[in-house]
Amino acid sequence: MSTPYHGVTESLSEPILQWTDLTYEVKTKAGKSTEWKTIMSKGTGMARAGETIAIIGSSGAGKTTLLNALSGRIEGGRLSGSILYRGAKRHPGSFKRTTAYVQQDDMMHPLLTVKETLTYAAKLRLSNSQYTEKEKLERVQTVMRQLRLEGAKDTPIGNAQTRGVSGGERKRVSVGMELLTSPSILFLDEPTSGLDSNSSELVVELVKGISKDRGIATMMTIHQPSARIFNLFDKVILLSQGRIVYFGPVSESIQYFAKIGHQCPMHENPADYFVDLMTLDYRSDTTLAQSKERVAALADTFAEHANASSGSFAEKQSLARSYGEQDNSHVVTKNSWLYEYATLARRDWTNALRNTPFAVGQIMQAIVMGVLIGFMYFYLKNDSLSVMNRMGVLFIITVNATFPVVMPMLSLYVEERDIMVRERASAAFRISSFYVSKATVFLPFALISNTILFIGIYFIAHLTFSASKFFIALAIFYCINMVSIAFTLMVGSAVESTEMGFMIAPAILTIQLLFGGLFSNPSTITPVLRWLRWINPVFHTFAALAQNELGGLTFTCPPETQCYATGEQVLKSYSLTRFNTWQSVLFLIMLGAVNYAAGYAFLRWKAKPKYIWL
Ligand SMILES: Nc1ncnc2c1ncn2[C@@H]1O[C@H](COP(=O)(O)OP(=O)(O)OP(=O)(O)O)[C@@H](O)[C@H]1O
Repeated sequence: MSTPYHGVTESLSEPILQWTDLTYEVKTKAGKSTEWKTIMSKGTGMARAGETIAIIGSSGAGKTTLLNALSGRIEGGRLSGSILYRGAKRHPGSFKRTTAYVQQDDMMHPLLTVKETLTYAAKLRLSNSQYTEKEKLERVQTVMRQLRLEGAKDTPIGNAQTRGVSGGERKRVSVGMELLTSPSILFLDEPTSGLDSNSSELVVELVKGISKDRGIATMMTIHQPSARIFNLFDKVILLSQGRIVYFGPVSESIQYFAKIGHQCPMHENPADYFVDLMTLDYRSDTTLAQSKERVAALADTFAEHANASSGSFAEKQSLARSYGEQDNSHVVTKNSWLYEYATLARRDWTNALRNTPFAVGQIMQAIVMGVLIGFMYFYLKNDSLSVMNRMGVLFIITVNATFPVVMPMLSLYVEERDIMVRERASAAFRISSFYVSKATVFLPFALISNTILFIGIYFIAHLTFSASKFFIALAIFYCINMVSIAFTLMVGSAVESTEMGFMIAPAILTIQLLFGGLFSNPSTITPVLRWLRWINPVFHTFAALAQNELGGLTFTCPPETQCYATGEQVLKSYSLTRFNTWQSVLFLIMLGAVNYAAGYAFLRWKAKPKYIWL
């Protein structure tokens, strides 16, 4: 049985998504005034279960805009018209959970293998109330089989630095991650971009097969597909200048264009022919005017044609409602916070341990710096000459828990944050579980390497050999490490990119060092800036370490010279007695907590969808 729609015949499978008069405008600057520019105009259409629809047009035609509007990913501007999901208005939460979107650039963890990537995705996205662990793994196997990934299952995803799977396999993993759940609609943004024709064809062919088998409505944007790929699609939306020039079965497209006076030559790829027809010709004013006229005529003709052959859209809507479910509340139960956290932490550990340059680099740096600094201050004596060296070594210990901790972790964090924001788009897990997992995986890494460094310096330089002083110093040192991790998470959550983080973090850390208590005496700093020490972790660490080390020490003074006789005198002259050791430790804990909390708030803000919904 078939029904006419937009002048074409089609089978009556379940309508999943319908859109009417979809118009999108953005504000643009024209001289001094701003005006609204129409990016997409009165787009109308419908996607049914099991069909694969291609959105084709030349660059700037509005393909991504249409895909984003339909998938609920439009940011900024003005979106009007109506979109119905299973015959009813969309509910952002359930729409997100029951549909899937494959981005153009595949952002995945480069060091995980194909199987691990899919397994973690299955664990995080599939609800424990609906699937056992065994069933989740079976789903991964099925998806790997359907997407022909079994041969590459143990290959890492890879990136520019690490060799990994091929471009086509990578794209299929991205698709696979989305197909682990049972989406009713699959959106793909340029899934074939950057792939050779064979890989492109395989991606489209597999996606089409799975969509048909599972009854998924699939929509993808695609740039000038080959004739073979073009013929794989069930339907095509041809877009030009934000207007629909044709929407209907691929099999009827040539006939339709021939009927309106544009016969596709025998051996030409129809997709190329249509795109050429729809592309504006900028070679001269005359060619531009002519091509604009042609495109407007094509769009007007199709609008008339669609109206004449399919009746009012209200009819289609009521038809769709009779097939679709009335309510949109496909409730997907979230997994417990602890389960999410444990899964993410395991994934983070695997990633961190496989990141050899990072893991080995941290340990090697700790050993080299520990020995080097230790010998620089080798075997401090209790004479007055050792005072300057003692202050120096304590400050360097402090510095080693700032830059060397923050900088390598910052780039790792920003990279993973961006992957997380993507994963969150399909409501895969909570932000808090991601954040706590990062904090708890980064901290031991910093502590293990910095403990090596600390022990090296402490014993080679011969700081006070007393168990209580050693362990108090270590505890203070752990506190500044904790603050540095929190600072990394805060900056990493707030900045747009790693580059921006690499500008902001060193600037703040340098200020902290300048006001850290060694380079200038806190009591002589202008009152306008003196308050900075209250919120300066470097100052509190240095002051606490100095009080712990120097408290109770006495120095031998050569006869007839003036020098410090006791550690207390040193602390006083350096103005490091404003807070006692425990007050400084308390400040460090508070600063760590504030940084953690601010980082979490920034991350929530960053991951918060700013999309316009219809
Ligand atoms: N927020 C915006 N502000 C200004 N112009 C915009 C905005 N969003 C989209 N556009 C413009 O709208 C047009 C359509 O953009 P869109 O990204 O949808 O095109 P596309 O067909 O996907 O192109 P491509 O194939 O090159 O990615 C382009 O000319 C683009 O520059």
